[in-house]
Amino acid sequence: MQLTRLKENLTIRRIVFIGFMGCGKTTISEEIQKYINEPLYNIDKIIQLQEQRTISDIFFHRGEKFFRDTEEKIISSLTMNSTGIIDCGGGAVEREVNMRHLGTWGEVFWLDCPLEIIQKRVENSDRPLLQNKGHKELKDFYLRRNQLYKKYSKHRIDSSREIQIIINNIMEILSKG
Ligand SMILES: Nc1ncnc2c1ncn2[C@@H]1O[C@H](COP(=O)(O)OP(=O)(O)OP(=O)(O)O)[C@@H](O)[C@H]1O
Ligand SMILES: O=C(O)C1=C[C@@H](O)[C@@H](O)[C@H](O)C1
Ligand SMILES: [Mg+2]
Repeated sequence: MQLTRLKENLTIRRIVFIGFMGCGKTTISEEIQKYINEPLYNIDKIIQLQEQRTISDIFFHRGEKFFRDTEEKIISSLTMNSTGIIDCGGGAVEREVNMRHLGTWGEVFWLDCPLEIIQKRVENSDRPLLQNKGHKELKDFYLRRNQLYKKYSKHRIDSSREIQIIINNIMEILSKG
């Protein structure tokens, strides 16, 4: 597929990525941005910049509710912008209001990846919600989240594949509209 040619013919220019931690949202958002040349908003990065703390620190010092309130405010204000790519935190789906804003604003893509692959990808990370969870608890959490990602997305993309294959798949959808 000729990706450079697709660039000029895109019909979708408001893109939202959701999915479980480590499914590849940031990696894929950054790659897609190279092709479509729209602003990229990484909600986790915006929160960390705004609070001048890492996500782990925010969870530890201010608690999850504070994090979710901040996340909600940022999503609400970003979805007033005209076009762009929004790389959500894995938990954006926890609040229905977020998904109402995001779903009305843009095209929501769920990057779906098996837990076993995700675990390998995020082995050495400090994502707070992945700490201290036993295997069953993590699996239940993953399955519960997947129901939400499914409910709120328009497109399910298998993100266990090679990055370039995923990009081709998404670009094809973006060009068809
Ligand atoms: N398709 C892929 N194939 C192989 N490795 C990948 C792929 N996509 C992402 N990765 C790797 O997996 C790790 C997690 O990816 P990434 O940070 O993009 O996930 P994320 O969904 O943004 O996670 P979070 O929700 O925690 O922000 C990174 O080390 C990244 O390089
Ligand atoms: O899945 C989640 O709830 C989270 C995912 C990360 O992207 C961060 O937004 C934070 O660690 C919470
Ligand atoms: Mg990310």
